[in-house]
This record gives sequence, C-alpha cells and structure tokens, in this order.
Amino acid sequence: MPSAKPSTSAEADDLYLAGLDLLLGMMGTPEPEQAVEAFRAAQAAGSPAAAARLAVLAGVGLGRDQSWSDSLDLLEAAAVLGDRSAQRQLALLTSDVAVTARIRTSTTHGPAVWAKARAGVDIDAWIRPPTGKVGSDAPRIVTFERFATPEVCRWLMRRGEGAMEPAMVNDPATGQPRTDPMRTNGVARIGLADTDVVVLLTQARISAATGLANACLETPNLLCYAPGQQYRPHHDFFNPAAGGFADEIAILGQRVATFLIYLNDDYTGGETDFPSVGQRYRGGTGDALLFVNVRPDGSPDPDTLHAGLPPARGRKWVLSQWIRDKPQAIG
Ligand SMILES: O=C(O)CCC(=O)C(=O)O
Ligand SMILES: [Fe+2]
Repeated sequence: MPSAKPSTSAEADDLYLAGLDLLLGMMGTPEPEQAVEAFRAAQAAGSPAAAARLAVLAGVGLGRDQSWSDSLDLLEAAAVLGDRSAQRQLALLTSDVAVTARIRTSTTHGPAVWAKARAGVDIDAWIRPPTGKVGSDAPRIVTFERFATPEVCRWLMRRGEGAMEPAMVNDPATGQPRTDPMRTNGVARIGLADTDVVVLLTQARISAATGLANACLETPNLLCYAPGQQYRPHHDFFNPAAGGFADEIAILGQRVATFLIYLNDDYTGGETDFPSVGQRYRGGTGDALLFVNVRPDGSPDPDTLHAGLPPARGRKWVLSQWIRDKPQAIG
C-alpha cells in the first residue's frame, strides 16, 4: 500500500480512479476488498471522493464489514476534505437544526461544523421500524405517513434528474427487459456506482418498515411520470407459469413486496390504483406505500394488480423499491 505521506492531488486522483476500476470491475471481476484498500490510500492522499466511496462501502458492507457508524465517520471525513455531496448529505441527515442552519447560511466551514453535523445524526431513528396503517389485509397494503422528510425527497428527486431513461417491462416469454406502451414513464436506477449514504439509509428504513432483509432489496428505481405517462395495470411478481421467468425466480427469487415513496405532491391525478381491491392511493410528499405481492403461502397474489395512473398536470416522482425473497447481488 502506498505510504500516507503528503502527496499531490494527481496521486490522490489516480488512487481513487484505481479504486473505482476495482470496485466496478472495469478490468474484469469486481474486487471490492482491493477497492477499499485503494480508496483508503486515496483518502490518505487527500481524495474527498475516495472518502465518500468508503462511506458507501461501509453502509453496504461491501469489501469490508457493514457499519453505519463508520459510514457516517467517513462521510464526515469526506465533508472535511471538501466533498460537496457528503456535505449536503450530512446537512440533511443531521437532526441538529442549528448546524443545518449554519451550513445553509455559509459555504465555507471548518471541520468542527462537520463533526457537529455527524454527531447529530440519529441512526437509530432512521432504522427504527415506523408505524404503518393497514389499508387492506388481503392483499396486504400498508401506508406510512411521513416516511421520508421533504429534504430527503428533494435529494432523491435530484438524484434522478438528468438520469432518466425509458422504463422497461420484462417480457414473459423471454424474461428479457424491453420497452412497452404499457409503461411510458421514465426511470433512473441507483446502482452501486451512483448510490450514496442517504439512499442506503432510506433502503435500511424500508427494510425496517417491511421486516424484510436489506440484502433482499433490488437496486432502487426513481420513477418520473410526465403528464399522460403511466404504468398500466400489472403485477410486480414474476409469474411462475410464464416460461421466461423460471431462471429469474430460481436464481434471484420472487418479488414478494413493493415499497413506494411519494417524493412530491405538486401534480394532479397519478394515483397508484388497485382495481381488484377497489382502492387508490396517493401519498403526500414523503408518504410511503407497501404492498405484498404474494399470499402468506408465498404464491403470487393476482389481486395485487395495480397501475401508476397518469398525472393530468405536473410531474409525479416516486422511489420504487422491489423486494425479493432471496439476497441480491450488489451492483
Ligand atoms: O407509480 C406508481 O404508482 C406505481 C409504480 C409501480 O407499479 C412499480 O414501481 O412497480
Ligand atoms: Fe408495479
């Protein structure tokens, strides 16, 4: 490992980029442990981005042990080194409102401010199971008011802006994704290359709310519906009777639950519609909706048929988290 002697920022950048190549497997298979080594060397050489990546890897538990406490310490280190994203994340994660106000009113801060912001993050509150309200027993539909703060919602929406691609559906015959007129909204996947501590803590909170293991969460999707765009009635489970999904179910598991966080409310229409149940949901900013796609015996529940109705005016933004019954590969 290179020594931690003071080095040029070009060296720090090179070490950071080497870490990124190792993490994402640009030269072959991903090597997360080696990536952590490279990022540690880059951080020691002064790379803010390396510290921010290490914060993510500590949150995921990839290439090293999972630890929220380490993750936040590393986010603080990244903020001290000047990483703007880490600074903004700390400002919205902390419960210390005086610190948030200080960060908002000035752009330059000494390390003490970031230490205070980090000290004010209440991890237990993030991962404590929130209380839901049952909207339907069978299929099970549960709502969670104010699941996410407006600041977190804004952060998530910004993560999706500029990254939207046409949404896909899975072809039941081949199992392969393809575009289809039944789903016309935009989607932005937040994969390992793009995720951050706010996204990871939001997922940890979803795991707490659903009682389903964090490892079973798929890559989350940000969905954006412009007026008229929609996701017509569909099921989120994979139909075992459709030939194309046999491998999908055997290897990656069944999609047992769906968790939606409504990120804004300045649009009209756009409800999540359950025609078989006769219910429609539309949360305010930060409200969330859980529905369980399988019956208690694990079989797909056809009554979970649902649609994302088209907004008439304004854009609808949601974070959609599909959850499986098997741990997912991180990527
Ligand atoms: O946008 C909605 O209300 C529904 C989204 C949805 O069906 C999904 O993400 O699976
Ligand atoms: Fe769906």
